[in-house]
Amino acid sequence: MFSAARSLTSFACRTGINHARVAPSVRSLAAFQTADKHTLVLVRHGESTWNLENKFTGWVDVPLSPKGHEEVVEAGKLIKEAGIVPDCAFTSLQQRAIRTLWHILEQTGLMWIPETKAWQLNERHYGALQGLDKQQTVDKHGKDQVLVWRRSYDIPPPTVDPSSEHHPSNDPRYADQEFPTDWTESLKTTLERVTPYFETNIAPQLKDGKTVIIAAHGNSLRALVKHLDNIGEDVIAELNIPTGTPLVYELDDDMKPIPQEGSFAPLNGRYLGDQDAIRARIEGVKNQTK
Ligand SMILES: O=C(O)[C@@H](CO)OP(=O)(O)O
Repeated sequence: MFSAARSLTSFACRTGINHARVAPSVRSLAAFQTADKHTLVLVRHGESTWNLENKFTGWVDVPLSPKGHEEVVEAGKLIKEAGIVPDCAFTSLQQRAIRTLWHILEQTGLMWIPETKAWQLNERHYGALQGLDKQQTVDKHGKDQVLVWRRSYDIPPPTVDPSSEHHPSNDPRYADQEFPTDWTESLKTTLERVTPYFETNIAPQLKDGKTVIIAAHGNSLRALVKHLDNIGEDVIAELNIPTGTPLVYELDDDMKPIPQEGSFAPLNGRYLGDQDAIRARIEGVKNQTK
């Protein structure tokens, strides 16, 4: 199997200033009242060029579309308006998530905070489907089969050929990892790399009083919220995460979400922004394979 050695550790995060522990004179009363809460902001990247073209993306490193850039600039403004000040940031090795994080940090005036990039936060690898048109794949294999590949919990898409440019062993950014020749990922196997990464590298920062932002992907975040909100396998199949929309969690000391007003069941986090527009974005993700 593969090793987890590639992740840059969260050492950098530990060197960041802890906003939760700054002098009382600069802290608001509200901050004191919520001192036992740990704030975690999740953001799926903005619309990518392949979201726009409706292609299976996975680990293909496509950029944000013009609309995607706009979405995440707006996400940064929303985070700033909400008064949320991340102390450290995590993202994947994929430019659509990295660029999303950078836009948000720029908008919030926090480009200086420590950021950690880890392949474990990458999108779910889509196996042999990467690069294919989603609607053409429905036309060829049927809607039900494609839905199984997209949203079933533990049935992965067909494996990618080891000689393909889409196999991670042919991508220099994964040079110090080992991946099986028959590589593909289901949501289950994605969760099996996202969750240990969260527990080992991110949860300690939260427990240390840091506010953390994670800019990642539709399925790596579905895996993470399944874990945080303890969502069942059948329910997670129905859950879609919109692009470029901050999802704010307040966690207790055991990293269990504290229910918030305005959260979208089955999530206990709340999305920032126009709630109707967010619903429309969620429907848009769902309807990529009608
Ligand atoms: O193509 C992908 O990698 C993902 C996210 O865009 O798509 P889906 O919504 O089908 O999981």
